[in-house]
Amino acid sequence: MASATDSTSIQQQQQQQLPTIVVLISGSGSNLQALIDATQNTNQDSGSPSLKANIIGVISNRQKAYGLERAQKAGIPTETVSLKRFKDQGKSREDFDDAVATLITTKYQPDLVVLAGWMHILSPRFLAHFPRDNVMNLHPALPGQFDGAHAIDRAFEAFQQGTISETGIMVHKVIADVDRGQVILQQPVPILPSDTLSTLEDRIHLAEHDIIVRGAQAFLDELTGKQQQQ
Ligand SMILES: Nc1nc2c(c(=O)[nH]1)N[C@@H](CN(C=O)c1ccc(C(=O)N[C@@H](CCC(=O)O)C(=O)O)cc1)CN2
Ligand SMILES: NCC(=O)N[C@@H]1O[C@H](COP(=O)([O-])[O-])[C@@H](O)[C@H]1O
Repeated sequence: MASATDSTSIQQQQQQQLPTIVVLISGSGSNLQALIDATQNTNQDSGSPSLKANIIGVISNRQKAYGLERAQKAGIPTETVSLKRFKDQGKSREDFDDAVATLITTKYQPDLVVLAGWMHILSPRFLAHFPRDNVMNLHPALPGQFDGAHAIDRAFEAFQQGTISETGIMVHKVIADVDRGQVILQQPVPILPSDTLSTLEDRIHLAEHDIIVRGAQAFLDELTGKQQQQ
């Protein structure tokens, strides 16, 4: 019968064989939490999607991002790289992007980079570090609808003006053209006449916590060639 030590080493070996993810955040990290929970969700019957991967690092551009606490509680190494500090040193946004990308590719070398509320537009100098195009972003709008920041506010305003009847969310590959990369998964999210901005935000965030996990798994399967094996 396998001893506790044997089962631990088997578990460690299994963890070491899993694809790896680095997550970039700027704020609360509720989507990071969804990813963390999904990597620990071994019970297929729980209804929530599981993620067969290891989150090996979390990088924030803001020291006070609560997502850093979430990562630390999960035992995941964290880093903070402040754009303000770069600018205070007379450096450019591209220098900042270069530093973030170099940190990811030298210290972590992940299979996948996930932007989960990363609130900076990444320059081509960042993307040049990722020739495998293995960077994914979560965006709280449908393709081509409300690219960029504050998408939920803009969708709610458009609904109130009668120009849209619903909104949605997507995960997509990251290219220089903001929120215009190939869509990995997308999902409509209804807007109700009784909605306030807050109730719409809650509905969107709930849907995001599912799509970010399914999108990361789908993208990893594509990147690791798993789909071809099935
Ligand atoms: N090159 C790319 N960079 C980023 C992408 C992308 O698809 N291509 N996705 C965004 C995420 N994002 C929307 O999904 C987004 C985030 C932030 C902004 C933005 O205008 N940021 C401002 C600063 C805003 C702030 O600090 O509050 C800025 O960068 O000046 C646009 C889109 C991530 N990056
Ligand atoms: N344009 C990018 C953008 O708006 N991203 C949005 O930031 C939030 C992060 O929440 P979280 O910190 O709780 O995961 C999410 O709603 C995500 O869609």
